[in-house]
Amino acid sequence: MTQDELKAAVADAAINEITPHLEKDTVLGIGTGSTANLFIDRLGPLRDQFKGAVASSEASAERLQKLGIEVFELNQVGNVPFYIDGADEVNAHLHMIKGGGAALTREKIVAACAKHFICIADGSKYVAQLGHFPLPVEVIPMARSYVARELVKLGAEPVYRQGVVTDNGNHIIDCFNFMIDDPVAMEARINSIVGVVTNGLFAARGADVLLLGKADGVERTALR
Ligand SMILES: O=C(CO)[C@H](O)[C@H](O)COP(=O)(O)O
Repeated sequence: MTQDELKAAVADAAINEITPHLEKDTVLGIGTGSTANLFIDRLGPLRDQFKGAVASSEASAERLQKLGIEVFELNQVGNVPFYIDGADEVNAHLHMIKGGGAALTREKIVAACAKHFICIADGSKYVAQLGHFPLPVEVIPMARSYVARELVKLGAEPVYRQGVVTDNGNHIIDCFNFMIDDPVAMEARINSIVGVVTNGLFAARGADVLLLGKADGVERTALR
């Protein structure tokens, strides 16, 4: 199976996971990226079975609206029962690196408001140790050089993601060659640097369910 076919399989599996729980007042939290897009596309035909969605990016909001799904501001909604999103890396504890699509801050906010975080990923995203994928850090633009120097002190090789401005008007630094031994501690440590908005480690609040696309089918892991 191709990577795209594996992504489609986990998008299907996520639809099967949430469909029994959809009610007229359900608002879903929706992530960002190519796997999340496949999930959004499958939600379109179900739009009459739930109320709408909160999106973690302008791109996802636009895609949802094009399918006739109402998009709400998170502040209007409060909590969401499910947040469904992809990942750049995920480990056995369902800690993740996210933010390859630069949407990490809004993703983390919507995830924080979700009762269940369902991670959908093709098998290539599963790793024993996080850090093969460069860890994204969203920074206030004027703090970019300072934050980069602090990241060097932590052992990272920071690279400014040229030309990328997040939906929040900020910049992204990617940390290369930065293997992470303790994702919970490192998430908090990087977030303590002045000028950091957040970083792409989703460890303090990892996923609750992982749907991992493999050649022999979708493997489901549930921690909670
Ligand atoms: O965190 C993300 C965007 O900020 C995505 O979830 C992550 O990059 C995975 O993307 P894809 O599904 O395209 O592989």
